[in-house]
Amino acid sequence: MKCSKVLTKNMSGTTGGRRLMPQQSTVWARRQNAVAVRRACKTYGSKSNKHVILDSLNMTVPKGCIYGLLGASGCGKTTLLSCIVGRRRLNSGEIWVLGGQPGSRGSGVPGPRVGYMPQEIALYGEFTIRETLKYFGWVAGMNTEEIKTKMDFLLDLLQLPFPDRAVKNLSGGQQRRVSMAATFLHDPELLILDEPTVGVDPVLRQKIWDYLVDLVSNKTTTIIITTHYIDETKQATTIGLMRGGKMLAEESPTELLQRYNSESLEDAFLKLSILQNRGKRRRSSITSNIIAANAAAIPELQDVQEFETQSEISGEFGDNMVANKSAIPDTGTVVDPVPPEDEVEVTWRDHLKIVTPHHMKALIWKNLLWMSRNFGVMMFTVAMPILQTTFFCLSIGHDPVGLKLAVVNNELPGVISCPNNYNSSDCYMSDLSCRYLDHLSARKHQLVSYDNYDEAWYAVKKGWAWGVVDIPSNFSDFLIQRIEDGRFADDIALNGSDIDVQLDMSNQQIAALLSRDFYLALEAFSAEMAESCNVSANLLSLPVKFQDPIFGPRIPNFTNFAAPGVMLTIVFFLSVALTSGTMLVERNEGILERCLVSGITAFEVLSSHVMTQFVVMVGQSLMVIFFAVYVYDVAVTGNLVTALVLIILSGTCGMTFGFAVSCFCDDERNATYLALGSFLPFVMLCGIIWPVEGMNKFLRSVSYFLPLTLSTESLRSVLGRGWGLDSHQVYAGFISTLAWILIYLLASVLILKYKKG
Ligand SMILES: Nc1ncnc2c1ncn2[C@@H]1O[C@H](COP(=O)(O)OP(=O)(O)OP(=O)(O)O)[C@@H](O)[C@H]1O
Repeated sequence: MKCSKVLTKNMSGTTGGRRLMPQQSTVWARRQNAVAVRRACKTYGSKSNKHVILDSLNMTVPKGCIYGLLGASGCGKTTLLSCIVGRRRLNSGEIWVLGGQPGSRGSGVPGPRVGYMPQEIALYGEFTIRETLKYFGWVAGMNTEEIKTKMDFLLDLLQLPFPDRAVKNLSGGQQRRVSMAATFLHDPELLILDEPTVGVDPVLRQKIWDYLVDLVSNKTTTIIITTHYIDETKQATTIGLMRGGKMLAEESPTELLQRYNSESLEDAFLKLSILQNRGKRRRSSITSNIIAANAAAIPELQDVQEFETQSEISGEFGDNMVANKSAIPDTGTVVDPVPPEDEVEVTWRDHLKIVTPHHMKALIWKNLLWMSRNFGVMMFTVAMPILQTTFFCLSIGHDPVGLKLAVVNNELPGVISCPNNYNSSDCYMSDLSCRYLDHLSARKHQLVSYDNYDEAWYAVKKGWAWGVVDIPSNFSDFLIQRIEDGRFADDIALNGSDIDVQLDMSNQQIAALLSRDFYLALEAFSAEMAESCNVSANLLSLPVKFQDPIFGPRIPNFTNFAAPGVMLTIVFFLSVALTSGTMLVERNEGILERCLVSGITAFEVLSSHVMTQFVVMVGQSLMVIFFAVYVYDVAVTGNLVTALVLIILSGTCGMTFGFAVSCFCDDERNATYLALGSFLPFVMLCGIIWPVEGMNKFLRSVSYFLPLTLSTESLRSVLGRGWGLDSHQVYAGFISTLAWILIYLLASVLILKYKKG
């Protein structure tokens, strides 16, 4: 289904290449109204499956009136209101609010000139009534004293309970009234109330309506109200009847009843609906039919027919309504003209002003209060970095110990260690197999004796041991012969002095560790023999000498390799979880929308979260580094402050990533999928658990463009090599992290600003 084809003018004033210039008088008329909607078209869904919600809808809300917007559930009232407050964008058509188009400097939206009460409660459940009103008052620029005075009045008017009660402990109706109080608090020029009286008892409902009537009596306030209680709109100045994406009628309640010869508003609505169902798409035609049907009975309706015909010709139903002015009782009050939009002066100071101090004060106070009220979140915040660092340091990277080796000692059957009276400093020339085995078991492996090779092999095959160690029967003799004969040693001596090792290589880490330990045991055995027999150690060692390492310990461990990346990942993803969670609570409960309508900018919301969560994240970074370095002995050769700054930057990057995720995703489930879904790719592709040098060539190039790759390398260089900011490996990590922070922040602001339905 498509929006009805009408000659529409887009924002630039062109129609299919033809430029239409709206008449000066028409534009002027629109600006004099509190709200004017012209040929509004709004669809949801994809191109192939369009769901038309607003279908060339016109609406005119004159200043100083109560406009009751009526229509069946799902007819698009909320959609229309959110387009009016600038939270959704029309597919085509125009909206003018308080003299300008929503979002432009000349309009009242977003800003304190508008008070918006959304259909959802849109309040922080953890806050008390007092705190809630204080927050919305500060957002609107009121001082605490003004808030207190107005709060006392509203508590009484709306019959709210003790103001120190938490919002979440109030009934649904009470919560709705707190939401209403927050909207009334700063006396906005335009009040937009989406079903404010749901769940409110009839006596209080009447009291609220009396207050609304009182508010508009001086003509400075305009109210748009949607309700399902048609009866209560009798007190509205104008009623707009919406159906099928169109405005069927916009009249005063008494005129509606008279004009459509009805006893109740329901009846009038029913008649209009029946006619609309017959396929009469133009409002004027519908009305003409009603009039024709009733003309005989009600002669006055002839005038209406005339009026409708005029509307048809002009196509500007709303503006004619104002010209007609029949719907608005003339109280004699002169309405101040709103300055035309293009006359609003924008100075260079306006461009520089990126945050408003009272907005920031309210937002930061609210964030801190929210965090202090959410004990679970605080515990999560404090405990998670400690737990995760502990789990990592205690479980990852340490050498496996107690690995079983099936030993077949043919030289000394059944012997896997030297006897107690064996003195390793004596120059023995026999029973050397036990000497080597002692060095092997010193590497914390468990040697198990087997009688023959077949049994030992079977044990490995069954997974009872990691490898077979097969020592030939005359091992010592042949070994001595091999050393003494040197290059003249024959094959019998050479083969007879070889210890055969057959490993289960299915586990790369264990196989590599055992291979290393066989070599280290041999090195230690040779050195000991050389020393005890007073020969040069070089004679018995390989002609490749590993001197003291330039960086790192002689025997590096995986913990030290992985720790930098893991520390960054912990802080990064905890920040992602915290920020995306907080932002989604705000978004999903409509609180963010409400704040944005009240004039708070997306940038201010994000900045306030950056400021408050930054404090938490610095604490987390300190804890991670303290536990890793001081409790679990992760090796540090470089400057800890440089390391800390890099970890904090990564946390900030995680925060901004969290913002982007929460802005991009519409619900918590998608955000969780995205955040969790990005965790493993980051860990795998950013060189955290394996060097990027071993990666697929293409992925390796991709990896350098990910937020944790260069920072991990950088932190590794700081901690493991002691390099400083003058090294390009180190500063590259800082630059890349800063760049990602900017990218995510920009993406979040843009999504928040432009992602409207
Ligand atoms: N984001 C969205 N995506 C797709 N469809 C939507 C979206 N928001 C609303 N709709 C649909 O648009 C239609 C109008 O919804 P809307 O909330 O504006 O109605 P309403 O008149 O305010 O209803 P109610 O009186 O029950 O609040 C409904 O069919 C709804 O399902």
